Amino acid sequence: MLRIEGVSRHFGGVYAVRDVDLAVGEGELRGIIGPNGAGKSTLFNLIAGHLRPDEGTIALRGRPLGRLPAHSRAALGVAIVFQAARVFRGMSVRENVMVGAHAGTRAGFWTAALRLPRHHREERLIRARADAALARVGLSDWAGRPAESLPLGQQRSMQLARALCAGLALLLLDEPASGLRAAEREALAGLIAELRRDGLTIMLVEHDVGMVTRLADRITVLDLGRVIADGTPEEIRSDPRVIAAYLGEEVGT
Ligand SMILES: Nc1ncnc2c1ncn2[C@@H]1O[C@H](COP(=O)(O)OP(=O)(O)OP(=O)(O)O)[C@@H](O)[C@H]1O
Repeated sequence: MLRIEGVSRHFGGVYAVRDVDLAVGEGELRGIIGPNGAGKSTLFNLIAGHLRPDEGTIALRGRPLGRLPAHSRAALGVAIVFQAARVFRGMSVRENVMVGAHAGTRAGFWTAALRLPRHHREERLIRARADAALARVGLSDWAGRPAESLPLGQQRSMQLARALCAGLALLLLDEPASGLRAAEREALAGLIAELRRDGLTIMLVEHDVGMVTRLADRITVLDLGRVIADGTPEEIRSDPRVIAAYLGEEVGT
């Protein structure tokens, strides 16, 4: 599904991502972990097209993404969810989810937001897709309510529904559990696991390492921009380099 080869990106003299190779299979849930500043967000931004690599290539289903801008990658089904955690206030939950689909249609987001005439042709179809997505994440009862009235946990579910409505093939989840209480985390983790079972390919960056360990098929560990380990959750848990990186010790032999 996704193949990253030799990708580097620096800011001034600091490499945020350095010579990263990474391959994510179709339907896989890949966890990405690493200490603060390891390069996780930069990696997501490179995949989504918000940043350009200095070196290396990123290919989706065999197609090199090259210099494609972020909105074109979103139309191909790649996007970061949660990074901005945007909730459009003054719009219903359903409308917030429909925005996801509009981003991928010809009419586009602004036509939808401004409710221009050509938008109406697509409206019914997208509304049905939004309702299906809301049902999928358990938010049907909230569809008509103002989005800002949703509790935080449900707002995160709404973000997932937006991604489902947009028909994303590769979901980049950037710290989806941040700020959530334990019960909300559990619910979100359950939902992410279900989406993976449905066949979505997911990359999950999360500081809650326990959550990543439980959900991921494989985990890639970044430290100072480099991949220091890549393996199953069991392999990662017992990897001395990972333990060292997390304890802030020298990454040694
Ligand atoms: N736009 C930028 N300009 C300058 N330096 C940047 C920029 N973005 C990231 N960096 C630097 O690149 C490195 C990696 O940052 P990045 O945000 O990707 O790490 P991260 O693993 O996502 O960290 P965190 O877990 O704290 O979110 C850091 O040293 C950071 O200061």
